[in-house]
Amino acid sequence: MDKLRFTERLADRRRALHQIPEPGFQEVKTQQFLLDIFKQLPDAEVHTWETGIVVFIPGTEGARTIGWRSDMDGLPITEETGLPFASKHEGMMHACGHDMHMTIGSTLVEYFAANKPASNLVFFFQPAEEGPGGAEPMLKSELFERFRPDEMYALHIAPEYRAGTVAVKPGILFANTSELFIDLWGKGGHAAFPDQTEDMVVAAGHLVTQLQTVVSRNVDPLDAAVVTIGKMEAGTKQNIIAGHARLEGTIRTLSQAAMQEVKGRVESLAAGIEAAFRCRAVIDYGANYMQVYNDEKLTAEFMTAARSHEAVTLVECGKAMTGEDFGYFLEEVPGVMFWLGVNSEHGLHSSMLDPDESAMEPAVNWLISWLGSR
Ligand SMILES: CC(=O)N[C@@H](CCC[C@H](N)C(=O)O)C(=O)O
Repeated sequence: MDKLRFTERLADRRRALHQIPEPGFQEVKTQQFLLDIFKQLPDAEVHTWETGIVVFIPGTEGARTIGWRSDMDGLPITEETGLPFASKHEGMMHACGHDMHMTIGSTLVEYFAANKPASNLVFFFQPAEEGPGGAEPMLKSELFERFRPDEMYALHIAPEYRAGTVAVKPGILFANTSELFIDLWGKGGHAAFPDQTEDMVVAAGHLVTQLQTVVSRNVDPLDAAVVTIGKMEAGTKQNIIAGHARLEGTIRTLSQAAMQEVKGRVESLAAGIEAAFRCRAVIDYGANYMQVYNDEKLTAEFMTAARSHEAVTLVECGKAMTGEDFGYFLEEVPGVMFWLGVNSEHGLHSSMLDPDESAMEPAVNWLISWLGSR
């Protein structure tokens, strides 16, 4: 297969998508942007699902179907890159690389619509990866059943690797995740009469501190887990004792058993806070994602092929505590997810993330070769 050179086109498309980040299940402009590209294509069957898209390209032989997934949503982050193509949607940013994922995915669609592979290809443009999770409902859709792939692949950008690096491992790549929302309700009141109130700022402070002991004291030190509180809200004014506080966070584990254990400890600590601070604690686990587990046999084949492909540099990586609802696809269909190096000083979910766009061309060339040969 000839090596394709189209860095500028890829950058233009990525920059256009970068300017219109939208929350999960609200990717309306993003969906339209992609549909406008796909409607030009010969022989590509294009379907919409919620704010997502499914594109089916029949192969010349069509005995098997190979799937590719790109996620579509942005994050509630105010961009601070100062780039000329920075987000035009206030308070929203593609800070997790989904603009690059969609650019690579849509370019593959264009390529394969014009250069038919032997196997059928199905491309899933999936909403809401950052939450509340689009993969699980998409898997239950009639479209997934109709085009059910035999194998499935996806990538995620990785700021810590040089542009064009493909980093992968067999087995578990990403963690099980659970969102964590805790509301504390007590009796607020006048700042001057603390004895007549139950202060939810103090209760929340204690709970945040106690939550730090779950990983350090309750999880097997040879296992791994994360409990992060990323957001905390309480009170209305400096001289009013807060009657409500809310903690928002996430739990990450490498097994479902550890997830249950961590949740049990969170519940015990919250019950302790209720008793100690005479308040009510309400826990909501929000969206839960299945671990990303790479099929051993397919990963071995993928790594052998990538190692000898001139466009990319292969690295065997370790597991990470990131979450990805692509894990649900891999529970249904064997496949592989990999990291694509994009060499950014600032990491994922940073308002300064500035991935190297030159990583997209080798990725597309590698995937034309890999997907086209399955
Ligand atoms: C790749 C990545 O950054 N994924 C997200 C997935 C979020 C899952 C869910 N909303 C949660 O926070 O638990 C991540 O934060 O790892």
